[in-house]
Amino acid sequence: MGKRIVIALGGNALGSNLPEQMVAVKKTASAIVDLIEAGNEVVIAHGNGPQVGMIQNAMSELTRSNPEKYIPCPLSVCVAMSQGYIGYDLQNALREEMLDRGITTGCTTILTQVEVDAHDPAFKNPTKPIGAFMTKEEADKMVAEQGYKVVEDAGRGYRRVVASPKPQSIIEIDTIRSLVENDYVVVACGGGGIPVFVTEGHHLKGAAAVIDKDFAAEKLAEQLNADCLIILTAVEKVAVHFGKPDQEWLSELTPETAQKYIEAGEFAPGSMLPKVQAAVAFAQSAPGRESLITLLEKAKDGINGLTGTRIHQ
Ligand SMILES: Nc1ncnc2c1ncn2[C@@H]1O[C@H](COP(=O)(O)OP(=O)(O)O)[C@@H](O)[C@H]1O
Ligand SMILES: NC(=O)OP(=O)(O)O
Repeated sequence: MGKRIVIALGGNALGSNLPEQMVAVKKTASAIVDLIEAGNEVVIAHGNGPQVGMIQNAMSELTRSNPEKYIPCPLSVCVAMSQGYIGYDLQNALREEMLDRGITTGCTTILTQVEVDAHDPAFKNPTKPIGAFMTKEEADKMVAEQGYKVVEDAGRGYRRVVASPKPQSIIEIDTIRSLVENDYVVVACGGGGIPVFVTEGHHLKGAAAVIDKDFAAEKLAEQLNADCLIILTAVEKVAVHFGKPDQEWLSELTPETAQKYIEAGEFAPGSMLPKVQAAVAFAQSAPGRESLITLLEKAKDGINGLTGTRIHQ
């Protein structure tokens, strides 16, 4: 029997610029449609780090070059734009791949807002890297000219960091659920969702943040009562002693063992740590639920128990 699966797509599923994305989504669609063809219900969340940084950069360049004509674009609006154009490419790639295989199921992207807490400590400690990698000189210039916070990212260069509060609730969850229950393939919570504060009355106010898509996908999987959360990234399995001579790939993890490894610092913050944390949270959220972390190309093998790291009670 098919499962209800929420997928969190990592950076390699989308590439880091527009032409790369056009190519990457074809491979991504093929891996996802394998799961749909096997009879599973699939909901797709995705990242947006490179894309939201690019949009924000372009928007602030406009304002800087012509302050009389353009006003600054809030980060929440940049997240909305990234959801729109990534969703556009993804839903079209999925539609084409499904039709090529004779699957006529509709596919749509839901512009999704996600509630965040104004008191989340993340607002005082930005940690989420966005945009392209920079040299030290480019980073220094960004800090001097725009006052952004920039960090060195694991020897790969410098990146701007922004606040990344935890997702509290998904505003459009009923609409998403209704589409899923009616067998549509849905792209939702793109870029972790557009972060919003729920204010008095019915007003939602955009927040200057980028939510981690692994945490948003976990929330989505819980709220949709999914059977499985699949986090697709650039490694086939999670490792302990990652990158060291005694590295060991893990096929199975219980939440308790994962917690021990988390406390021992086995998973890098900002990359594997949120994935393992999200996977553990979902596996613990109700009996019978399990998470899987694997390579995009191995999604089908992973769901069939042949590879990846399975996290379950
Ligand atoms: N313990 C670990 N096991 C496996 N991969 C790890 C570990 N720690 C860090 N990583 C790195 O984390 C990366 C995944 O994080 P990231 O690139 O941020 O994901 P994505 O963009 O796909 O969401 C892997 O490709 C790997 O290089
Ligand atoms: N929003 C988000 O988590 O994006 P990345 O996966 O690109 O970091």
